[in-house]
Amino acid sequence: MPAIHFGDGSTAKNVEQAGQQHRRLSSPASSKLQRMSPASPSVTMNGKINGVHPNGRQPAVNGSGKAGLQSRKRKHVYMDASDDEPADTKGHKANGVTINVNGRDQQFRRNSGNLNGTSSAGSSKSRELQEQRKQLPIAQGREALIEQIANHHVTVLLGETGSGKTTQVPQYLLESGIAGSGIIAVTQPRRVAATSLAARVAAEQGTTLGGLVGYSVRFDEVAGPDMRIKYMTDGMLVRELLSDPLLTRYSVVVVDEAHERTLRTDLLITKLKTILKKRNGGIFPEGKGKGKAAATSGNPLKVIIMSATLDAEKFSKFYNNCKILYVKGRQHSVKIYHTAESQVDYVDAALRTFFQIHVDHPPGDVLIFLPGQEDIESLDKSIRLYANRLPVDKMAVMTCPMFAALPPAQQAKIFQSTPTNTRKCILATNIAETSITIPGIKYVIDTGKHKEKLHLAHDTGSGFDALLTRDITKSSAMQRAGRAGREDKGYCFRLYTEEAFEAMAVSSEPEIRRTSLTSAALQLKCLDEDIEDLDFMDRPDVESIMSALKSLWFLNAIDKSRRITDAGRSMAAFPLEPNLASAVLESVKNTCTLEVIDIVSVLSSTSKLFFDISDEREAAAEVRRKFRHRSGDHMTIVNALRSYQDVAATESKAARKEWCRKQYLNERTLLEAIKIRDQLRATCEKMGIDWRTSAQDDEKLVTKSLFRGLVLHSALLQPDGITFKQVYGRSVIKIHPGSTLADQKVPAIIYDELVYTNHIYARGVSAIPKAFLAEISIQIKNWVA
Ligand SMILES: Nc1ncnc2c1ncn2[C@@H]1O[C@H](COP(=O)(O)OP(=O)(O)OP(=O)(O)O)[C@@H](O)[C@H]1O
Repeated sequence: MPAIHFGDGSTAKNVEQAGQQHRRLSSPASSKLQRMSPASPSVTMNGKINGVHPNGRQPAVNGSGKAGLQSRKRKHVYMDASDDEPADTKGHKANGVTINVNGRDQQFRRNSGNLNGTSSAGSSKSRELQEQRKQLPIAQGREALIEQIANHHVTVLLGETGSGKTTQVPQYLLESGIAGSGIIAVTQPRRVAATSLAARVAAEQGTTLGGLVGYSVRFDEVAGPDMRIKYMTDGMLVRELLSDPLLTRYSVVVVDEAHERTLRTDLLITKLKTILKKRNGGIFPEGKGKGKAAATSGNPLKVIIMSATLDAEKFSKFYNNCKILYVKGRQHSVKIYHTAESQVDYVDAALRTFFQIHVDHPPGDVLIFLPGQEDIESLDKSIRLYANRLPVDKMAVMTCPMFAALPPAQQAKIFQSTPTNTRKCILATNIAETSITIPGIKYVIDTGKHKEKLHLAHDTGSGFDALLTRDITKSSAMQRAGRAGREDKGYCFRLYTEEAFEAMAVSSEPEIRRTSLTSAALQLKCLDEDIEDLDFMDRPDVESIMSALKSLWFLNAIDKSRRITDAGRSMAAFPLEPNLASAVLESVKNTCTLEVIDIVSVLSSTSKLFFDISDEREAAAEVRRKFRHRSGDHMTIVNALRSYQDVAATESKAARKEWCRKQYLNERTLLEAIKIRDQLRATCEKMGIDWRTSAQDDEKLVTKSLFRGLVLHSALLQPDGITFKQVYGRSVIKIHPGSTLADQKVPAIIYDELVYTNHIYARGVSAIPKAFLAEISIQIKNWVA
């Protein structure tokens, strides 16, 4: 197993274990793991190893008076705020961290006051947490930060990873009284960040989770009447707009990790601008309001936009040139290494780098970033295989996969403490990239890849979202490195060259410009807003907007004048994509809600129900024959789910697991689907819908209901008897070989999704009578673009 070389191949003197005897290890493949050459890191300043700011810019810190981010390319320095200072802050020593406020340097005093606020700092654990809070770089600027936020409606806060933004700012707001009696919402793009941060901040406040501090994510909420700080996904806050369009419960909204520019973040920052104008009595933007005071002006709102890797000026401009605060410094340094050569096989490179760390480096857990579940599972297998063959005197290895499809309880395992004499290795997608602190992580291995959702609109006519493996951005690379060095010094090994890093895009294109807008357009319609008229930071394409409106029209969610219909409002009430919500509503008419909710729950889960391993496709098909339904994959899902429930009713957990394995069924999906189903049934009950109606043996009722939602995903058999032509769209498609209808000749189909391999395949397919299609042809004619 050849070693991976980092940097210029110089000796290990650059790393902590200089001089340490490096060992060789026999691998199962009888190749050798050689000493890693953690060579000269990419950029060195005063012995501190640093990256380049993802914007290629750096906050002004030297009192030059230059406003905000400087446009010329300079090194951005991770500084250990407690000791060395980077070159460009020399001679500018502050009694604490220097924070630049729109180019005007401001010296922040080290806070001498009480950081405890409302917490009960009695126990030693609590005292320890308070001590940790005081050591964070941001603590040194607490008073000035509070002053700035108190005096402005909107603040953009840029601070390095680990400086303390996400955990501390909400507490400062609470402790200083800025938040008044309202709730402080802190949005996160990902649920794992929202839940883990809430737990940490509750501990820092000395309260139990759900008391003063709570969280809200899709299908899960821990909140009580005393809650004042609420960590939540951006999607949940967007959803709250439907019932409370001015977000009156909240006195402060903190939009964290705004650089990710998820669709929901963009919707939120756009809506917040309108809300500010209404709630702040027309005094937003400062001094320019016409005094159109809103009835709610007694309940003003503050907005804080935060990130470590943000184009702060762009956000400031969007909010009428609001203030930008820069928090400088991080508590612990991170040394960054790039490979000397580019790596063709990033999974293999990650494997070798992991063992180089394991063999040569001091204790400390490892976090490996990979693009997706498949790579994670394959690397997990290899690491465990090799780890089992380590000499007995070596530390054991414990692997911990981490991706969105894992149930929350399994994701939470990454936060559990590592057993003694063991090195934990977390294999994660970018869900672990921002915001979170995973205790024990000392080393990060970054493959430089991620999966990105793209809306492929033109190739297929109707368009669909595809997940593609792509290079990450500089911003992501910085965030990944920032997961190390949170409790102590850290190291980041990038499996790409420094040139490759330099060539990366600064940040990814906002999601609003690359994904389907149907769901967003519907939510906006519910708020009486038109997606085409909104003042977005980056406007979506006209074609994407038209495609979204067209979809809503076909779902009967909007009328000819593009106004929302009653059906559209009902669709928005479900935590589902509009097409699936539409199928549920149709099932009410067709009296088969029980089955349709089962199907929709499985389709809304984060991973697939049926394993599709190409080598074992035939064996899987054979075993699954018993679930097979003549109408296709959707009713097959119902059969599989019901069989699982029969087994679950009588068998032990282990037996259930084994049963799923033998049927090639993903138990994770089943468990998640059952949770989603409970939520959907509860939503039905709230809306007065009887979800117990069943199709019995009349599966046509089910396909008819699904057709209503999948109307744009319908296709007609071609004369060749094999291919299908999209009814709405231009593509010619085939049924996926994994489908129960793969070898069937049916006149027309509906499908869940399209996948590209050597052909365009429809996956999740059911047969429909041709007669269903007559209905849409009239609708197509009536669509006025
Ligand atoms: N769960 C935790 N366990 C241990 N330490 C923690 C935990 N959460 C936060 N910390 C400590 O608090 C520091 C600041 O965390 P915080 O999330 O507030 O930083 P941040 O500036 O928001 O970083 P990022 O930009 O990466 O989100 C961490 O570097 C770590 O030292």
